[in-house]
Amino acid sequence: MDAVRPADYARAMADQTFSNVVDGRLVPSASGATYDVIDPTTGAVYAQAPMSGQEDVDRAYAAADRAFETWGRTTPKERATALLRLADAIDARAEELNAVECRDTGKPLALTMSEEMPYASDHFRFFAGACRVMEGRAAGEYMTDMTSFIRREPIGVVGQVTPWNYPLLMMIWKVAPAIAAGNTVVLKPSDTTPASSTLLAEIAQEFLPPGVLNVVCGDRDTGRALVSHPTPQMVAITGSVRAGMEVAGAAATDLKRVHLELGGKAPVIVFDDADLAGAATSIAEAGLFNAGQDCTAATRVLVADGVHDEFVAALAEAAAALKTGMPDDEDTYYGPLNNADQLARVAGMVDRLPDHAEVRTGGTRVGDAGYFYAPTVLSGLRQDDEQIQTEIFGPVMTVQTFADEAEALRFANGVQYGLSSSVWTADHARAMRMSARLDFGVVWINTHIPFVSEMPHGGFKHSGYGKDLSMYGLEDYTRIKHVMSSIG
Ligand SMILES: NCCCC=O
Repeated sequence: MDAVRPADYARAMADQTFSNVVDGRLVPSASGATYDVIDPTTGAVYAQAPMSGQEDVDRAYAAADRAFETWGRTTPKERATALLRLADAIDARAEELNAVECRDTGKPLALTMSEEMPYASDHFRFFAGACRVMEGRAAGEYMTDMTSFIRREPIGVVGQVTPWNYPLLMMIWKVAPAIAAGNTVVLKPSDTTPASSTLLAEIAQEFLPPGVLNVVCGDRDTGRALVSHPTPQMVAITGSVRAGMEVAGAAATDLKRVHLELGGKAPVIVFDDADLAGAATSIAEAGLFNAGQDCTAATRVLVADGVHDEFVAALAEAAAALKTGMPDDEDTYYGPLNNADQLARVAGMVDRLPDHAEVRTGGTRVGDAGYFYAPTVLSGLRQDDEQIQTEIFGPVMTVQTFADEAEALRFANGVQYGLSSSVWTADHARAMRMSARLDFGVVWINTHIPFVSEMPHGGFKHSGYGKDLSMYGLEDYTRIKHVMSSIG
């Protein structure tokens, strides 16, 4: 089969240097310091990014603060117009954005183009429309001779930190509602994946006034400077539970609003009346998409004990059929893990498998260059095992058994996370019973992993609080003010 190698991907293969985007300009870090960006398909350095320090963060927040003076007073129509034009530019440059994203992450070009890129412009279009129809409760006379009404206002300057698993989409999940609501933003992308974030910010400058969207690259210290800075009224992060707790702790010292989308450990509950063959295929795809580096990945399968053996065999077969490989190979379903530490983490989880558990397929690194790991299915694990309790964030699915609905719920809910879940059954009433009792912010029925702009994404428990996407996500970036007027 011929390899797919669009011209944009070839161009993105060249060594390059990324820039911060501050106050409408592409700039290096104030100190001139840079760091190496690694190609996860080879482990070799392929680019340089600015290593931003306190001065860069100060400058970015100063720009955002200035910009808020005018952006915060624009009409929804004006903001919508800018975001719709940005969405059109994203569509026009989708091949380029896709190539840059795949170069930076090792994602497969074809699948990323079909499964991720369409959402990039759609999210902006959704929030462009949504900001024009935000709601408050009714205005009225709640006291004689007084009229009360609600103003929904932007919060101000917002600091945002985004992860490496979906660098472009997670940036858009954060910046689109924030900017649509009239806020201004300083965002730090993950240090391992700055490419698409800096490119999107660069593209956006044509449509947004200077300072509305600023991006500063850097490491954890840059992130700490960003979230502990006195200027932002709100900080939002998609990342690990550890990072979320650190951000919440830093924000608590001056009572910033916090928005956290953190880890997950999605239970995937398969009852004996489900379409087992279809479920095995769909669950393998939802568990291995993006190398399982997805906080909603179908990673923790719970299957009715009567159909366990049949289902595990089908799942292992379906998983083994999904190939890991290079971005431009048409057979590739998922690429490498993001970095060497993540490869070590995933491999460690499998290497430490307890004696009562079993590797049904995979369990090995693939090749000796880059960070590729085989599609892996583990069975025989118990509820308190590390592999069940801790997010793996790799191409690894575990399978446990359950006796009845009550035990399925106890296992499903018996983790620190509460982001997403799914139920696979032909029994509608059972699916409804399970949906009501699953302690997760998303419940899918006979599917797993799709998302849409109109519906909220966000978790409970240690998966964080606040919603991305949807009108709820937009409202999270607003504040409510009561105005009361004497009319007597
Ligand atoms: N499926 C989208 C998940 C976002 C965070 O990982």
